[in-house]
Amino acid sequence: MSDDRTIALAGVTLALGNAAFAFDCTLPGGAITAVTGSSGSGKSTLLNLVAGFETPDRGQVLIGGTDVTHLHPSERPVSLVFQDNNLFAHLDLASNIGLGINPALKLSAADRVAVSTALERVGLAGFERRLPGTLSGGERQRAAFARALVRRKAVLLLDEPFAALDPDLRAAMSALLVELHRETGNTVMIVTHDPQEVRRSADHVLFLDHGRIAVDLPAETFLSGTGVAEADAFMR
Ligand SMILES: Nc1ncnc2c1ncn2[C@@H]1O[C@H](COP(=O)(O)OP(=O)(O)OP(=O)(O)O)[C@@H](O)[C@H]1O
Repeated sequence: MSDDRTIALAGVTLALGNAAFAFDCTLPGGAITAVTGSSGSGKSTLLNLVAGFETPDRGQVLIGGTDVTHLHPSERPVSLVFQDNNLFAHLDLASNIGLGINPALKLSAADRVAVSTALERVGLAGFERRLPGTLSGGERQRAAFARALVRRKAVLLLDEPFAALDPDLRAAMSALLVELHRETGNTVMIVTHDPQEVRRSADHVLFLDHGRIAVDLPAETFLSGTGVAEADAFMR
C-alpha cells in the first residue's frame, strides 16, 4: 500500500517543442527528494508534471495512490515555492501568507493567528504589515515558506528556491527546510542544480539526463558514488 503522501509517475511521457521526456519514478512519502541534473535535463518539467502545470501525453501522475493526472494545480494537495515571484508586491506579508489559507482572503481570527505563528516560525515575527519590497531576498524566501506552511498540504514542491541567495543564506534556508520538514513530515520535492543543497537536505535523489531519470537512489547511496559518470561528475 502506498504512503498517503507518496508521489509516483507511471509511464509518463511528454513532448515540449523539440524536448522529449519519459519519467517513471516514485518519490517516497514523508521524505525530501532532490531532483538534480544539468541545465535543460528536465528538472522543472518533472516538478511541473507533479504540480499540474504540465499534463503528460501518456501515463499517470499519482499522489498518495490517487490519480491526479487531470486535476488542476489548485485541486492537488501541493504547496509551491519558487525562486522568485512568490509574493504579491502590493500586499503586506499577512495578506500574502493569508492567501495560502484562503485565496479570497476571508480570514478568521484563528487564521490570523496561524499567519502570525507561521511568520514567527520562519524568524519573521512582527513582519505582518511589511511589504515584500522592503524585505531582503532571504526574508522574502522565508515569507514564501511561511505561506507554504499555513497551507498544510501533504506535498511541498520547491523549484530552485534558494538559487538567488548568497551561500551563507542558502545554507541557512536549507537548514530551515530540513527543520520544518522534520516537524511536518510532508513529502518534499526540491529541484536544485546545487550539489551542496543535495548533500544538505536530500533523503532521496533523482538525477536527470536528457529528459530521463538516469539515477534514482537513496541519498546516502547516491553520495557514495553511483557509477553513472554524469551524476558522479556533477557532484564533484
Ligand atoms: N514549453 C516548452 N516548449 C518547448 N521546450 C520546452 C518547454 N519547456 C521546457 N522546454 C525544454 O525542455 C528542456 C528541459 O527544460 P526544464 O526547464 O525542465 O529543464 P531544467 O533541468 O529545469 O533546466 P534548468 O536547470 O536550466 O532550469 C529544455 O531544453 C527546455 O528548453
